[in-house]
Amino acid sequence: MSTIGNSTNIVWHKCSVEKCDRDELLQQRGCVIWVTGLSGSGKSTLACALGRGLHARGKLTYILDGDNVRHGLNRDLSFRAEDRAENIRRTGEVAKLFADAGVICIASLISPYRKERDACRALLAEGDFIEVFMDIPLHVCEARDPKGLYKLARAGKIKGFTGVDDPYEPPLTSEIVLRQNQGICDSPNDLADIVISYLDKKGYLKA
Ligand SMILES: Nc1ncnc2c1ncn2[C@@H]1O[C@H](COP(=O)(O)OS(=O)(=O)O)[C@@H](OP(=O)(O)O)[C@H]1O
Ligand SMILES: Nc1ncnc2c1ncn2[C@@H]1O[C@H](COP(=O)(O)OP(=O)(O)O)[C@@H](O)[C@H]1O
Repeated sequence: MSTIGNSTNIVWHKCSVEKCDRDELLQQRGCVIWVTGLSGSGKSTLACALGRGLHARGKLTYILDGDNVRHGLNRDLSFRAEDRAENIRRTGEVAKLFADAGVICIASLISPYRKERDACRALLAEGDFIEVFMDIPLHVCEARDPKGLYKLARAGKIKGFTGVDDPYEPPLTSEIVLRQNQGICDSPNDLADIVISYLDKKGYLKA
């Protein structure tokens, strides 16, 4: 019997069908691709391109997009620091379940804090958490501003906007860093291909 958080007297129940069996069934290795970066850096676009690219190769993926998860599971959370931390924690736990199911789970959320991202990494087996840093400068994200949120933040109409008046801690040791070349960003499909090549090389696209 053990105590986990606020749950007392709980025992882990093991089943004879395990992750390796599901991986075998799906002919892939369940893992988490964690896409982090500023608003407007291209996280959701990359996640979709990656989902499409892997689907076309017969691989099962699922996207946990920050915006979307905040429509349901995380609808009770705001953008203050403790709620962002909880947003990251919950998304990390859900991503872990997807990976355990054998799915290639693509989590795309700003996830501005290094400590919380690293805590999500620690939930997975070595190698199974693949951090992708969208290293796109703030001024580029701000110029894109597809939702007009930077404009509102600069006008003081949104308080605590990441990169404007709220922190973003860039990763120090991401598996993959995607950045502009001479001021030009590769197309979303080209960026997705970089990630797919990584997965292929590391053996995640076969059981
Ligand atoms: N204050 C503030 N700061 C940053 N972003 C804001 C804020 N308020 C709303 N939004 C919109 O919410 C999206 C980010 O949600 P996330 O769950 O990814 O954020 S976090 O990881 O909890 O920091 C983010 O979506 P993306 O642009 O896709 O990143 C914004 O559209
Ligand atoms: N590789 C790319 N090159 C150029 N523009 C891009 C690229 N990826 C995304 N964009 C554009 O940048 C904007 C923000 O992309 P989005 O995926 O919504 O970012 P995020 O999810 O990080 O907020 C959109 O207008 C999108 O079309």
